[in-house]
Amino acid sequence: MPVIEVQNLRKRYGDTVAVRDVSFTVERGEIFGILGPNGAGKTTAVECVAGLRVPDGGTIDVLGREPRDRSLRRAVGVQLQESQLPDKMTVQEALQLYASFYPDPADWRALARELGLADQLRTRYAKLSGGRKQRLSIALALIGNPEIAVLDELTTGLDPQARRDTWDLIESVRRSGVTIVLVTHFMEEAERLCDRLAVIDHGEVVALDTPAGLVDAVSAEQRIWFRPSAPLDDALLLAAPEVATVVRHGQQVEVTGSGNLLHAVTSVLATHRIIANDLRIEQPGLDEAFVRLVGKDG
Ligand SMILES: Nc1ncnc2c1ncn2[C@@H]1O[C@H](COP(=O)(O)OP(=O)(O)OP(=O)(O)O)[C@@H](O)[C@H]1O
Repeated sequence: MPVIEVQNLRKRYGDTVAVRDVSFTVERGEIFGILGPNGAGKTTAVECVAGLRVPDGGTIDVLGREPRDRSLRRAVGVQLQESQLPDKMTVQEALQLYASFYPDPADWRALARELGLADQLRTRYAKLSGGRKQRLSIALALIGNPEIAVLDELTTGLDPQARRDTWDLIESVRRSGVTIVLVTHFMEEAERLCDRLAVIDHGEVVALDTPAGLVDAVSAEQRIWFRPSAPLDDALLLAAPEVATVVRHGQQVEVTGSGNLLHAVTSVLATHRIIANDLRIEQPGLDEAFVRLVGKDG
């Protein structure tokens, strides 16, 4: 039973169509990723889901209700891009203020401990590191004990260690039963955290699958590089049904194809007593899948 169902969502700002046609469902307890290049419409789509913007078309159902239903204010916690708090507000004041918005908030002291903010309670917002600011904004998204947390560009601007710490944190939030919608443009983050992903480009969903499924869908084409130990006629390689193209880069040969391409190429070489020096195989990852799905400008 999905907790979020979005169908044919449409949203424009004046002449700009931010979301053209977006549909997806999010199942309870999963981490659902929304991935896409800048300006693809990700933030607009999740703001509609969070009830912060009114769509121009399509339907959104969150826990069986319309996103702007007041009863969802507590059920959906939102951490939006660049959430800014007053510079002078301390961590404790922010947590207490946000807790006061909810009838039955989480214990803010416990939340601060879980998020590694316990020793920063008196620190003013302006003095927090980027990583601590992110932790605080996640804490504020979770303070109402939500069933669903919407996290937008959670780790943008963080150093690699702070990013990894944040990922661990998100996994522990998920283990506590919260469903997470995560907007990101980091491939590694999507691959590591998300159960399923919608790839959005120009306001439309161009793919929706598990990270591994997305990679499989585009990895039919493989690529092998090597330097032959003796002259090699391209036609010998092209005769193998697995081989699609052969391109020369100086002494390097680049072969693309599908199926058991490596076996096909090494068989041809063995037959002609040629050794493949510096053999490399390129396996497309999510990065490559993303580029192919959204085009080179992604
Ligand atoms: N408040 C607004 N008024 C006018 N245009 C907007 C507004 N917010 C977003 N847009 C435009 O709508 C399109 C989609 O923006 P959106 O922020 O939803 O994309 P995004 O995928 O979240 O991008 P990013 O990764 O850069 O945050 C962009 O062309 C953007 O310039």
